[in-house]
Amino acid sequence: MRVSFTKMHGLGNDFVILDNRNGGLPELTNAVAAALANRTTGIGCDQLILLENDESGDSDFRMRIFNADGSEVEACGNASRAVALLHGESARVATDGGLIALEPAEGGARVDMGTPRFEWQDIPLAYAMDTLSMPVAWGPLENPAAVNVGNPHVIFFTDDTDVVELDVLGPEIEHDPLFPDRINVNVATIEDRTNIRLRVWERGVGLTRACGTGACATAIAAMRRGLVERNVTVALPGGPLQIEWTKDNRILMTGPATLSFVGTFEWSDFA
Ligand SMILES: N[C@H](CCC[C@H](N)C(=O)O)C(=O)O
Repeated sequence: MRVSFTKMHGLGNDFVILDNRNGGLPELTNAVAAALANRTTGIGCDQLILLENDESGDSDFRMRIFNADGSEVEACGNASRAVALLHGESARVATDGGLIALEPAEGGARVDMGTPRFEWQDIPLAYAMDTLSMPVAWGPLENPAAVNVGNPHVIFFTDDTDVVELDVLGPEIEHDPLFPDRINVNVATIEDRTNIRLRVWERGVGLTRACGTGACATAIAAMRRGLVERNVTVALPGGPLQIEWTKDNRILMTGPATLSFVGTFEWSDFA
């Protein structure tokens, strides 16, 4: 079966998007997702995004998210903006991490990513801990915070994120038994009260040019520690995102999304 896809990115975090809202596609297994995401033998992307009808009627459609390793996860901020641009109008979208609201904007989108969660069981962690100041360390990275913004994040604050060996420490922390569902690893530098610099080792992918949920989780953790205002710019290697934690406890993320190209592939080549 010949299948169409749309290649998009948000600040260099890239996606292959399959639109199955009219049905007809074969089942997308974890293995097929990983094969399509493979940059050597597949189409190549950080995440594979599958759009489906939401039979429950609670949303306009469902967005499913598969990391490059094939794992299906709950949220993807950059892909949410890409889907908003692709869809072309406001929409309520169901994800495994909860309901999000997309609003296309000039050259990108604003997404209401929902409400953050802070209880150790909601991250989740393997045992009870203060998630605002965790008494743990991996090499030079210590005393992180943890936030769930649909998906799980651990956030370290350091004087210079650019010198941290995240390619070495990232996988060690991602797979630590403290994190039963694994974890996205964020290393941030507070520049001033409205600017954060961030690099991310993504669960199921590795180092990416940008991580939207990482920017959300990091901004919220910095706000909880009183380090920044409730509306900040988060500068990732691929570019900036604007993150606001509203007074009614919603996380608003605003930033660019880019359509790269549209293509087709033969499903049986990957299944
Ligand atoms: N790696 C993440 C999913 C994608 C998040 C990122 N690409 C974003 O823009 O939020 C996880 O396993 O939870």
